[in-house]
Amino acid sequence: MTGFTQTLAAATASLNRQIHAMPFNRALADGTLPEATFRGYIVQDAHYLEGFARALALVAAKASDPDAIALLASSAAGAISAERSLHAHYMQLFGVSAEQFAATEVSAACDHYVSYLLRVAAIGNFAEGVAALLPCFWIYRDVGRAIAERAAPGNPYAAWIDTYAGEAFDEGVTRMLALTDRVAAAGDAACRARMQAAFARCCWHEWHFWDSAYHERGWPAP
Ligand SMILES: Cc1ncc(CN)c(N)n1
Repeated sequence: MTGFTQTLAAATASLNRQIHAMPFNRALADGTLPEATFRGYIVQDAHYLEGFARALALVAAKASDPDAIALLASSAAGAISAERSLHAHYMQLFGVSAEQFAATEVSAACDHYVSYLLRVAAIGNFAEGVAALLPCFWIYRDVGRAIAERAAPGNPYAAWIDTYAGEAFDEGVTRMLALTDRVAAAGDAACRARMQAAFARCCWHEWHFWDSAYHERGWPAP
C-alpha cells in the first residue's frame, strides 16, 4: 500500500477496527453465526452486488485510460460471475429459490449503500467514483484474511471465507488500490478531499450493511 491509500487507511482506522470486531464477523469466524442470519445476509448481498456491478460499469465509462476501463469493467463482470456463484452455492444450500430471492425486499441498509454508490458513480467525477468503490474490495479482502486466520476448522462459511481471503480476490484489490493511488496523484487537493469523503462514507456503509444483516433489519416501521 502506498500513497493516498495510506491516507485513506489512516483516516478510517478506527471504523476499520470496529468492522473487524463486529459480532457478525466474529461469529462468522468461529462458525456460530446462525444460518438464518447468514442466509438473510447472502440474499441482501446478492441484491447489493447487482447494484455494485452497475456502479462499476458507470465509473468504467468515465475512465480516461484503457487500463482503468478494463479493470473496472472486468470487476463488474467478476462481481456478477465469481461472487454470484458463491451466492448460488449458499442459496442452494439454504433452499432459497430464484423466485424467493426475487421476491425478497431489499433492506434499508442495502438500498442506502447501493443508492449512494449509484449516485456517486452517476453524478460524481471519476476519482470520487473510484474512491467510493474501493471499500467494497479492500475491506472484504482484509476482513476475509483476518477471519481465515482464526476460522474454526469445518467452518460452515468456509466458501465465503476462502473467496475473500483468496488470491483471485486479492489480485483485483491490489489493482484497485494502485488505480486509486494513481487517480489521487493526478488530482488536486479538492479532488483528494472528495475522494476521501466518498471512501469514508462507503466504509460506513460496509459497517452498516453487516450491522443490519446481524440484527436482521428491514425497514424501520413508522
Ligand atoms: C456489502 C458488500 N461489500 C463488499 C463485498 C465484496 N465485493 C460484498 N460482497 N458485499
